[in-house]
Amino acid sequence: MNGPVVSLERVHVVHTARSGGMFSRDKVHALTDATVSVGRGEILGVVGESGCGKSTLAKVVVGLQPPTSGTVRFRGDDLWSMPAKARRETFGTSVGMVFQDASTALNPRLPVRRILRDPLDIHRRGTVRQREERVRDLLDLVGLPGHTADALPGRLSGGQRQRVAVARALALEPQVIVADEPTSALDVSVRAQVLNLLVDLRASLGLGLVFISHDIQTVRYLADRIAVMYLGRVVEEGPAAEVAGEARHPYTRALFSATPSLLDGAERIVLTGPVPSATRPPSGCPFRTRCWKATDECSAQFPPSTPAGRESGHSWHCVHPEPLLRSIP
Ligand SMILES: Nc1ncnc2c1ncn2[C@@H]1O[C@H](COP(=O)(O)OP(=O)(O)OP(=O)(O)O)[C@@H](O)[C@H]1O
Repeated sequence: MNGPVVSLERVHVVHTARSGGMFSRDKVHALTDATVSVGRGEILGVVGESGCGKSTLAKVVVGLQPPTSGTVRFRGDDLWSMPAKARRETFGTSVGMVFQDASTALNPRLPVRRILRDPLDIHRRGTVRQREERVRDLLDLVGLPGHTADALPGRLSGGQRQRVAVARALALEPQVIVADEPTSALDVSVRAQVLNLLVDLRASLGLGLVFISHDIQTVRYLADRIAVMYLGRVVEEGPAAEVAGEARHPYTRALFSATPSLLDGAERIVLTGPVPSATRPPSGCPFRTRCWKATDECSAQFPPSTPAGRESGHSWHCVHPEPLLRSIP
C-alpha cells in the first residue's frame, strides 16, 4: 500500500509548566498544529533548535505522548479513538523507537539476549525456540556477531550498544522507526556506521524512518523529506533537496545558510536574540521576533501554508518568503 504509514494531522501538545518541581498555571505549547507523515521506505528528517518540539513530535509518533488535540493515524486508522488494548498493540508492534543514548535506554543488568527477547515475550511472538532464532536474526540484521547475545550492555562499545537498541526497535517487525538523535552520544568515528545501518534497513526492510537531529548536514544526507520546526510549529516541509537547497522560510534559510555547502550561493544569516518561551509564544508567526523581514502582518496570524505549486509537496508558512536561489524544474 502506498500513502502514509503514520500521519499526524493538526496535532497539538500542551503541557502544564513546572517551576522548581511544582506545577504552575502556565501552559507549555510543545507542539502546535503539526501535520506530518511518513511513508513506507521513506526517511523524514526533523530539524530545529533545542526546545522546538522535536522530541515531543517523536513521542507522539510512537504513542508515548497522547495529543492534546488533533489526530494520529496508522495506515488511516485514528489511533487515539481505538480501544486502549488495540491502540497499545498497534503502537507497540508497528512503531519502534531508538533513543539518543543506548547506555541509559538498555537495562544494564540484562544480557542482550533478554533485551531483544523482551518485546517478543511481552507480545507472545512465536514459540520459545522461534524467539531465540529471532534474537540471532536480529543481531545479524544489525551486523553484530551471535555471541553478543550473552554480553551485558556495559561490555559493549557505544556503537555496538546503539546497534542493540536498533535491533530491539526492530524486534516486532515495525513499519516505522523513530530515531531521536540516535548518534549524538556516539564517537564521531562510529556515527557514520550507525547511520548507514539505518539507511540499509530502510532499503532492505522498507522501513519508514523519522530521523530527529540537530545536525542538519546529516539530515540533508539521510532524509527524503525534511520538516523544519520552530517553537512547536512545523514552518517548512518538503523534499530534502528543495528544503535544504531552496529554503523559502527565513528560519530555514538561516538554519541551512550556516552550512555553505548545503545552500549554495546564499549569504550566511546569523540569527540573533533568544528563542521566545514556549509558555508564551508570540502571536502570529513564532519566528517574527527574530526575523529580519517581520512586519505587522506577521503578528496577525500564523501564516497559512504556501505550497510551491509543484507535485513535490514543498510548503512553507511565511508571508515574506525568501526568493528562489535558482529555478527548479
Ligand atoms: N513533560 C513536559 N512538561 C513540561 N514541559 C515539557 C515537557 N516535555 C517537553 N516540554 C517542553 O516542551 C518544549 C518542547 O520540548 P522538546 O523536548 O519536544 O524539544 P526538542 O526540540 O526535542 O529539544 P531538544 O533538542 O533540546 O531535545 C520545551 O519548551 C520543553 O521544555
